[in-house]
Amino acid sequence: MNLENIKKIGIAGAGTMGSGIAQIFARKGYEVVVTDVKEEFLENSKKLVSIFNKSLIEEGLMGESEVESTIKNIKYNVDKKIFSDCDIIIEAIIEKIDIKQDFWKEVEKVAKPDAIFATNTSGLSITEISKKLENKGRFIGMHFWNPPHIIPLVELIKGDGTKDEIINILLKLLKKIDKEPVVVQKDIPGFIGNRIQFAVFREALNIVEKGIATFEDVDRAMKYGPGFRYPIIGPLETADLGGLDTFYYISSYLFNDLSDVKEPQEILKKLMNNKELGVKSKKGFYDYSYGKDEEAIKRRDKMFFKILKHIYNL
Ligand SMILES: NC(=O)c1ccc[n+]([C@@H]2O[C@H](COP(=O)([O-])OP(=O)(O)OC[C@H]3O[C@@H](n4cnc5c(N)ncnc54)[C@H](O)[C@@H]3O)[C@@H](O)[C@H]2O)c1
Repeated sequence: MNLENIKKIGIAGAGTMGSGIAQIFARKGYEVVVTDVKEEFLENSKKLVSIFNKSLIEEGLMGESEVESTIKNIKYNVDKKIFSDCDIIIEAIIEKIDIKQDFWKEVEKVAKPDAIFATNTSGLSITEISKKLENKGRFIGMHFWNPPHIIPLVELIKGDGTKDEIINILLKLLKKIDKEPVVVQKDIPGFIGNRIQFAVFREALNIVEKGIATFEDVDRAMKYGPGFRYPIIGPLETADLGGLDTFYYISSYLFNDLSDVKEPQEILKKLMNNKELGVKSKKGFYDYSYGKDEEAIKRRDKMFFKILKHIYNL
């Protein structure tokens, strides 16, 4: 298969991620079919796609005619048989290994022999998910970040059996739809983005727990310091620009002092036990009562769109 042969994309799971991924491909002119276990989830997905379109229109990043064609390009059906003529099938269903394995076993029965199979798992093993497939060479991890219609990164993760030609074609496809793909050569938990994100999260919690700084100051230090750099230069470019000798000396005394705890810290456990889960429960580190939850999401997306426009020229 080559890039020109890819015309139809199948998406399983009409939730947050599946709906966003459907919107991306449909907007770029691909035929998209979306499936889920119940009609009502498909109806909800239509609403989600409309919300994504609306936010892009408000930011001047999408035209009215594009909205029309995007909606027209997506078909919905609860029957997996709609995947029978898809060139790529992307799975964004519940994050449970046994359900994903059984899902793919069923899909293999109806899919074209050369269709590419991709899972959007957040961190389960790609090799394990593909365990019940006959043809493991066509199976790959394709990890979009939330919200998928805004965040450019897509991680492509090789399973033990993934063929290189699958990676090469998806690299081309993702660039064509204005995404930024990276290749994760080994099937490891957290891939690249979440390994780095959670190394930062662990140390951020450590700093708060030890009373070194307030949680507000940790967030401010990150946003106005390292985080200010990261949309422009990654951590390794930062080291090159700072001087690798300096980074070597700092690593020599600092690594030893950083948190290396092997399970979630007490501070996080306490919040979990109090059901203070962040925006979704209107209280986490910060307070999200009285509409502050919606404000936080709106502000985040508005700022993300600014980055898209000013840094990525989209
Ligand atoms: N939400 C995130 O931030 C995020 C980011 C990256 C990756 N992911 C991953 O993407 C996947 C989906 O996450 P989400 O947040 O969109 O979840 P979600 O709960 O919003 O949606 C999942 C959908 O899958 C459907 N589903 C469950 N079993 C199914 C089956 N057998 N066949 C068809 N549909 C089925 C559910 O009914 C639901 O509508 C998960 O693997 C998750 O780990 C999530």
